[in-house]
Amino acid sequence: MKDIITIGDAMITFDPTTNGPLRNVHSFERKAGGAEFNFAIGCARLGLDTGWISRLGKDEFGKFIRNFARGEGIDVSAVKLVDGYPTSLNFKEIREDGSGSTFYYRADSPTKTLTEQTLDVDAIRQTKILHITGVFAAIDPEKNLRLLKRAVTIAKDHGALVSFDPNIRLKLWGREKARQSLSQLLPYVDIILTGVEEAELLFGVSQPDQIVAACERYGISTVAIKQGEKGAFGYMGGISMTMPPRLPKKVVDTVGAGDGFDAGFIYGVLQGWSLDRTLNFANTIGSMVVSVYGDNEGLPELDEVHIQLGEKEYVER
Ligand SMILES: O=C(O)C(=O)C[C@H](O)[C@H](O)COP(=O)(O)O
Repeated sequence: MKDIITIGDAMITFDPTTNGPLRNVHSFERKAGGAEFNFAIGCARLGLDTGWISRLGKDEFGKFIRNFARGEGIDVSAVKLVDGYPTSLNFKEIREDGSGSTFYYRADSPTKTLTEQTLDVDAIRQTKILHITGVFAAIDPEKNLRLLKRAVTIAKDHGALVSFDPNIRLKLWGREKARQSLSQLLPYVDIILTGVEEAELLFGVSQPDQIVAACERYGISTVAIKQGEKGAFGYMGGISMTMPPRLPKKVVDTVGAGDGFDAGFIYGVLQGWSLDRTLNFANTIGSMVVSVYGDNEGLPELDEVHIQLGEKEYVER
């Protein structure tokens, strides 16, 4: 039995070596990224037994990403390399304040070959939590919505919880399409990990208590609202609270903080922690991610989070 399984595309991410508009950037570092992939790395580094279902191109970039995931300890037995679809790409632009913009080259993602029929269902039958996000839904809305519905149905039939990050990427689809599609997944969701704007798009409300009420109408019992530098709001077991942020030492690249938060929150849920401990742990991971360049390089191992929280001593030499 795995702790967590996630389904999604991964991309070669080209990180600029200088900040500012991409038209003036001349060199890039080749890395790997993708919302569900980053999340899986975050979970694996915390020590969770993590699986990832995906398709990558049968090319050098696909092999690199699969090896990377395997090296992180992620179970890649449901990651297949396919002919005819080059591995997806993503170029990042980073502004002076650490915020960024993303330019996708993934219209023909290898995950187009992952269908309801070819879905690796055995993996989903043996997990405590299935984690899905709106990025994968957006890549191929009709097909992937059907696939995700099948995945969540199997997960629930086998007693797993479903966690969901709407991760709405407006460069991939429009607001109305996103709302219509993702709303169909909400009745299957147990844990939602969302930003305020995403919740507003899905539910038409923006105050935490209104969002919780909207979620409860769908049967979603655990809610985390990521509020960036304002911290996070959480609702679990009938208790709600806002957890102030853990301030990062410095902010160099904000991309990936949400994926890191998700991994930390799910870790807390799996440990049976209280809401305040879970939120504080997840916030801490978010703050560690933004202090390091790259989408997943800053994702910490478990000991590093405990050191950051002052729960463990750091021995320099
Ligand atoms: O897969 C995609 O389309 C992505 O956008 C990959 C992004 O690197 C992460 O999903 C970062 O998302 P945050 O953690 O919210 O900053």
